[in-house]
Amino acid sequence: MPIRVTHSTTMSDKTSQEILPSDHFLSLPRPDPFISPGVSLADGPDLEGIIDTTTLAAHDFDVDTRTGFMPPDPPVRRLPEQWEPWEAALQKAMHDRLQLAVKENITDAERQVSHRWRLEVRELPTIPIQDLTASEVLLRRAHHVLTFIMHFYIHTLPLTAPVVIPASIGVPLLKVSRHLQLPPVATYSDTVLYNWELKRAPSTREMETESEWACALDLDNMKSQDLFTGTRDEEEFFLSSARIELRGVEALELMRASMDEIFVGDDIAVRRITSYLSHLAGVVHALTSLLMDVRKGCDPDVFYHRVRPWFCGQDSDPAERKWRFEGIDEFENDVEEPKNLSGPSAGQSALIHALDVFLGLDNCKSDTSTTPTSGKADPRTLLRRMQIYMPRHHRAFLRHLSANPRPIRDFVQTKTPELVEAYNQAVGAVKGFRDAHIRIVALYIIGPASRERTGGERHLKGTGGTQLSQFLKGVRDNTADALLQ
Ligand code: HEM
Repeated sequence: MPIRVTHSTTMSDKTSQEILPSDHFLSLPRPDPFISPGVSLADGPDLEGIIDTTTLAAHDFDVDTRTGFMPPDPPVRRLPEQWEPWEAALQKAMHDRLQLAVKENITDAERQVSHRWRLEVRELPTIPIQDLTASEVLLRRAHHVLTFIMHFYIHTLPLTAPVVIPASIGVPLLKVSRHLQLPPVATYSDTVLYNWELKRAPSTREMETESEWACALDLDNMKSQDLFTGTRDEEEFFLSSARIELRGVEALELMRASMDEIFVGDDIAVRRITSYLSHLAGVVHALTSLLMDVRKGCDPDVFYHRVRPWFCGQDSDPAERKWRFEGIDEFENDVEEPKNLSGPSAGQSALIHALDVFLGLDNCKSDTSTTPTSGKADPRTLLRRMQIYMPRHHRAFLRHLSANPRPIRDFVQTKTPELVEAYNQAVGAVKGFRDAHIRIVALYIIGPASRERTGGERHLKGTGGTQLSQFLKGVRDNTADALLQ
């Protein structure tokens, strides 16, 4: 059956101006990255020579006081009519339950269904994106839809086939990504931050209050918009991160309040910061519990065999293939071959990076002079690379936090033993989170991988292409080293 173009009556009927108020910073004029070619993401989030008014005006860095790095309103559910063929292709992939090429015992019938879907994707028109570029939220939806289609496309291809992303989706994806300053691959923002909707709509009374949707956005009132497998396991995997993001809002508030008090710096401020840091430790413990709760709805074997392979990026491609974007040579301004093509990972969560930066845990510095001489990759550099995959306002937030002229770690060391103790509680809590995370990774990846392994040892890679255990333990050990004597 061909991909049917149907008209959705939800968000697609709205213009970008109707989705966000015209004075919202995301509705402000944005730079056209195609006017300033040759700027790579690795250089930093800002495009040289162009003023990104959305970033300048975003004094809140797109960090909401109620929902943190999650948007306070549900993300756009469907693109307007013009881009409906992309939405229809994604719906069809999900509806037809396309199967992974690496699935054990995949049948010929399943291969045929994917083959036909891929043919249809190749035949899609290359739809211009110009009319999307006035709206950040539509661009986000476009990135989500196109990267989901791309991952469906690549991971249903036979392992012997080269990975050539058809121009019909690859060309618009490269353009959309360039506008958002994101790599053209699925990110944590595509799978978690901008991939949810409310299970229960807000009541009339809730809608009357200032916070509108945000008040209906509690930890259990979310479901994912789009899934690769349609399983509860995949949804719970995404939602466990979303819940951590929402619960983490209190941590962001405590960080902000502490930084305000450092500015004052008197005895009352020291007492307040002591209390905020103890409180922060409690919030991080709560995040750890939410992390461990992933076990309630996500089965490790289902995750490892059925869900995770959809996330693989070029650096964890099962057949180690290079991903080629058809049509890349035809861009008017030179567009570099994308280099950053790692799959989505909660390592791209700005919340956890913010904790590191605030506490001065040294995990996000990319000082090459401190790279170990053992030849192993420095975990700090790897963690820092993950920031390339974050929405650019969140990257700017982390940069702003790092540039704080009064770092808390320096402040604490000049004050009372109680303050040092509270700081150590907070650092200890983050180390506890990482210990728990290592246990989760052992349960969800290392265990299932060792059960399937028939041949000799091989180094396990993260979806982000990292050498798994070495990387995670390195980050955890850096955290432990930050405890003050
Ligand atoms: C079943 C659940 C999870 C699994 C299997 C898992 C797996 C992984 C893997 C494999 C990595 C290595 C980096 C890479 O992707 O290459 C990683 C890193 C990371 N993950 Fe997770 N993760 C899970 C849940 C979470 C959640 C819910 C969070 C928090 C929102 C989180 C936060 C992080 C962070 C911050 C890193 C970077 C390393 C660090 O800072 O310690 N993970 N994760």
